[in-house]
Amino acid sequence: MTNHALPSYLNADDLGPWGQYLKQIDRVTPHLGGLSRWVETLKRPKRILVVDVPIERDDGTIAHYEGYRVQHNMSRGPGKGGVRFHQDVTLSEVMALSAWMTVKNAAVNVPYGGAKGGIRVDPKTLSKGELQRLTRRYTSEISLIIGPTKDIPAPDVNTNEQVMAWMMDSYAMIEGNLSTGVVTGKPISMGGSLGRREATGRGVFVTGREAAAKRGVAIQGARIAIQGFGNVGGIAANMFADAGAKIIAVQDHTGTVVHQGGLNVAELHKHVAETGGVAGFAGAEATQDRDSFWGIESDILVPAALEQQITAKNAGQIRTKIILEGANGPTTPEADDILNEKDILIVPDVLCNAGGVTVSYFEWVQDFSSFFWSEEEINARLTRIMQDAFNSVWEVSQEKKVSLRTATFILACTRVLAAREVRGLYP
Ligand SMILES: NC(=O)C1=CN([C@@H]2O[C@H](COP(=O)(O)OP(=O)(O)OC[C@H]3O[C@@H](n4cnc5c(N)ncnc54)[C@H](O)[C@@H]3O)[C@@H](O)[C@H]2O)C=CC1
Ligand SMILES: O=C(O)CCC(=O)C(=O)O
Repeated sequence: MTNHALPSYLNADDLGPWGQYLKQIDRVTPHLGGLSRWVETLKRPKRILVVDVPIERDDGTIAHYEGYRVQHNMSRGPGKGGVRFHQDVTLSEVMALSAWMTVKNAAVNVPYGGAKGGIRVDPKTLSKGELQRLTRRYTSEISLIIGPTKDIPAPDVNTNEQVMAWMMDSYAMIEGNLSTGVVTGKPISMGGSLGRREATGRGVFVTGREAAAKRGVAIQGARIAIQGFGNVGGIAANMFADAGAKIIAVQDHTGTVVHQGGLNVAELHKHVAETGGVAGFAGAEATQDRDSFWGIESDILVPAALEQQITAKNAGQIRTKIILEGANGPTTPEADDILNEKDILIVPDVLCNAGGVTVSYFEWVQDFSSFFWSEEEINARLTRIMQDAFNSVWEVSQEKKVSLRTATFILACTRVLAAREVRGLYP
């Protein structure tokens, strides 16, 4: 008998991003055949760790931050997923992000379960020393459950190679030996992989190219609007611009800049590095307010910032042919319905942004074998995996007459639950 009760730590009236994920699971369940008897497994995380992270601030005061590591599912392998430092991080969000990792890792068939972590903090309010103390204390608190064969963190919003190096070093101090494979997204000088920094944006570009071919959209000259100009959005912008597309609009947390002839992406990167955001970029011909960004006509729209950006409120305004979800969870299920109704092709997050974790997998394999690959080899393998995953999802979507999101969930959840079934339940 299926038990639909929610875990007691959840507030049923305000499920946030976790509620968004649960609706996605409801949509895939009818397609899971006999494996649907296991579907409750996907509706509750395997393990949740909530930690207090105290640090001494530079002025001598003690500050406390709330941190999380959620291991959603480990049926197919150790947990894998990034760590986010952001002032709006919540448990519901980290649970959803960890569950999307389960689906994503299975979609591209890397041998991992899904996990994610975060700290509710605005890192821009911390000095470099404070950030290092916060990262090290957090690593120590979650060291109970992470490890190279248990759960392997990586970068996400507002974390980077430096943060990964501190995490690796803290874990090495605790364990008394250096296991570079405990985190991925590390500096190249310390067990990192060539191509990891660019991998998520490259995956967005590769799946975007496949989707464009299906829809008859030429990349050369295509008008592209991007929300988020960080690791994912910024690199995707470079790759589309290099392929001849025009980046006509970019929005980040500071503002929105527009140029119908195409923004100069290299100059925009320079401006962001100097000022912290796109606002005030001299190369823009216009600016837009936050909400009207969604109404800008484009051929391809790339949400690459945060979740729940495209909602029932703004989905009706969107005028594009293809949406590439660089961000995790940018589209609510209600917005999904509106966009599908408008025949906009959505390449879902759990497929579109899987390039990052794919090269994280390469990094982990390289760390274990202490044998490092060339960048050409990495990019070629990444491209092949992303193209194959896109084409498998496309076939399922055609065969079952479902969206690419539901098709990706069908492929991935079938893999996860088949592993669960064959492993069995008893210790
Ligand atoms: N870094 C990675 O390898 C991966 C990241 N992702 C997802 O991609 C998204 C972006 O991550 P990263 O690029 O790594 O983060 P990042 O920290 O490098 O950049 C985030 C970008 O989003 C913008 N942003 C933040 N709040 C915003 C708002 N309210 N409105 C508009 N823009 C806003 C920031 O200004 C910045 O440009 C997240 O959803 C993340 O989970 C997914 C897969 C892998
Ligand atoms: O590289 C990784 O391990 C995970 C990246 C991540 O957090 C994501 O895909 O959302």
